[in-house]
Amino acid sequence: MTTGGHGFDGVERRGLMFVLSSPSGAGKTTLSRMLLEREPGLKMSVSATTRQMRPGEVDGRDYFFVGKPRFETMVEQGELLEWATVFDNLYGTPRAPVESALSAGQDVLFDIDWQGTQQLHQKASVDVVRVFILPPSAADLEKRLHSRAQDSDEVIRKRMSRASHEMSHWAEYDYIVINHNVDEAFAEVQSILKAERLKRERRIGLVGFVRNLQSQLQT
Ligand SMILES: Nc1nc2c(ncn2[C@@H]2O[C@H](COP(=O)(O)OP(=O)(O)O)[C@@H](O)[C@H]2O)c(=O)[nH]1
Ligand SMILES: Nc1ncnc2c1ncn2[C@@H]1O[C@H](COP(=O)(O)OP(=O)(O)O)[C@@H](O)[C@H]1O
Repeated sequence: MTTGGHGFDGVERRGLMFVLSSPSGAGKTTLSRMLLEREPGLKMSVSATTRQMRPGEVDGRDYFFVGKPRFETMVEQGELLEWATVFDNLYGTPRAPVESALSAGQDVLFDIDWQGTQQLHQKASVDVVRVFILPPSAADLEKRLHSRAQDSDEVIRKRMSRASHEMSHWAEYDYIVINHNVDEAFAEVQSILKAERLKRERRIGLVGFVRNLQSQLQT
């Protein structure tokens, strides 16, 4: 699915699809924002959703907030790379921005659930890096959902009761990060991204780079 871009060291490599999943409230959004601020060359995939906008959210930045008929048209027209139903709402990844970012040599960050992660992995397994974020405890998870103060008590109860189901998919991920302390969790997520960017299989320019080095050594 991806074509090459140039890595920070000038060696061409394939773009990667960096997925963060977690039960609601474990810290995906916080960690995603930190990554985007500090990691050049990483672009957020903005999903479409039929859920209500929360206070502070911006249409087109946090999500594309659409009605159900528009979402269904996107599905029918093949405009979504993956989509799923989560908490009674529809969520999906618009295909075009992801494809154009990858072909411009950028990496793409996804905040999607386990269903979407499975679909992406089926389509582009070698380019997908899957990271699952766990909360340190159920009490912390509940505290964080309340501290965010953006959902009603009923919505929070629903999210807590879904957490165990979502967590049951942890073993489908390549990396597991426990978000005790946000700075430490961020450092771990950033290390994963940095290491994955260096993977030999993605660095399609290495053959030419090494050949060139060898020819310099032989003269
Ligand atoms: N499959 C899929 N899941 C998504 C997408 N966008 C968001 N989600 C997931 O939907 C769930 C609910 O997201 P949201 O309503 O923003 O609440 P949050 O859990 O507090 O971030 C989270 O698990 C997200 O990762 C998408 O495009 N596709
Ligand atoms: N390590 C942490 N310690 C304490 N609070 C945190 C930590 N990580 C995130 N939070 C807070 O928890 C709440 C939920 O985090 P958020 O990133 O919105 O989760 P998610 O996107 O997974 O639903 C937010 O108010 C956030 O500031």
